[in-house]
Amino acid sequence: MITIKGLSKVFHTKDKQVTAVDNLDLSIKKGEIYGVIGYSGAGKSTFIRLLNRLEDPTDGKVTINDQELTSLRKGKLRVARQEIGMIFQHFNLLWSRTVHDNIAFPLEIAGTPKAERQKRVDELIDLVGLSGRGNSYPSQLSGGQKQRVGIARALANNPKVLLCDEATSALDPETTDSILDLLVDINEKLGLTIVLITHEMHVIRKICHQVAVMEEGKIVEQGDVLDVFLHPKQQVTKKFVDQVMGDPEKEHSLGLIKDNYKSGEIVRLHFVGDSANQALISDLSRKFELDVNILHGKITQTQKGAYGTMFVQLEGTKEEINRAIQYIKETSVEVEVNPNV
Ligand SMILES: Nc1ncnc2c1ncn2[C@@H]1O[C@H](COP(=O)(O)OP(=O)(O)OP(=O)(O)O)[C@@H](O)[C@H]1O
Repeated sequence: MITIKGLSKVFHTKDKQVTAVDNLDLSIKKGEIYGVIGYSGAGKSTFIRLLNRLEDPTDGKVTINDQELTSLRKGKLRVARQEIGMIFQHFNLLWSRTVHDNIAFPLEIAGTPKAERQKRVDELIDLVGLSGRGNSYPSQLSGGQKQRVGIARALANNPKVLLCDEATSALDPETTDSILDLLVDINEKLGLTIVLITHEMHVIRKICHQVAVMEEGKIVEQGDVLDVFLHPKQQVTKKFVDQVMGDPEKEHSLGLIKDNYKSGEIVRLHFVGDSANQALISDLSRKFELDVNILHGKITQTQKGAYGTMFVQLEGTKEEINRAIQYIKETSVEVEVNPNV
């Protein structure tokens, strides 16, 4: 769906040059929600602006739906851009136009006849949950509602791809979640491919299928969100994963576990996105002559299922504990006996 090859952008300023995007190769499948995460200055904004040529690359190719965007001239580029919607951190709405007229704007530019425009705008207002607010002005809306207008406007011409530039960074956590839910909803309803950039791992965890981690213009790690959560390789990725999970090994209280729970066996369980195993703890206490005590842990939900770590104490005879550990090993939950905490 989207193929990016050798994509680079070098900015020349008076006294230096900055390589904001450095030789990126990436491929994004149709219908995927693809997140790019990185700290400030990593090159995320430049990257996403290169995808619809708001920025022209210094080198490399971007192909969307078999069309090489990077080779198109003005007229054809304008048509191709109708296939790519974009939403922004600060919404970029027209303040003198109503909600209705903001959403109608790209349809006017595309030359859509008035009656059709009217119908499409009404559909979009419903889709984004703004029924009854068509005549309001942006200044009369909350941040979340403004972003809903931004989303409706971006969808007006039925794009195949939606680019989201830090779309929830200006919103409070609750509103962020409602906008993320809306993005998942339109991804599923319309089969829309979504590419988003963010500095918040929460956004990646909640809605993305794939993630790429960007640092100094390069993608330093990428893959399935669960895999990256489970086995982060780069230091920068570990820091992002810690944003949502905390780092149990570093948490002070865990040093006390071994001191406080001396009997039985302490095991660390790592849940990796298979909902079938969510009942593991009750399974263990039902199937084996054991007491299973939960000591510490955090399980969170991603688009691909539950993910997280839990420390439990198994109390019973040695044989029974060993049988239980063998049982866990046959599930997809990873188990570590007597972990170093
Ligand atoms: N128009 C420009 N002219 C010169 N340098 C630029 C320009 N745009 C971006 N840069 C530089 O390119 C690098 C990457 O910037 P970019 O905005 O893409 O990063 P980012 O990851 O989106 O960070 P932020 O979230 O802070 O915007 C930075 O060093 C930035 O100063």
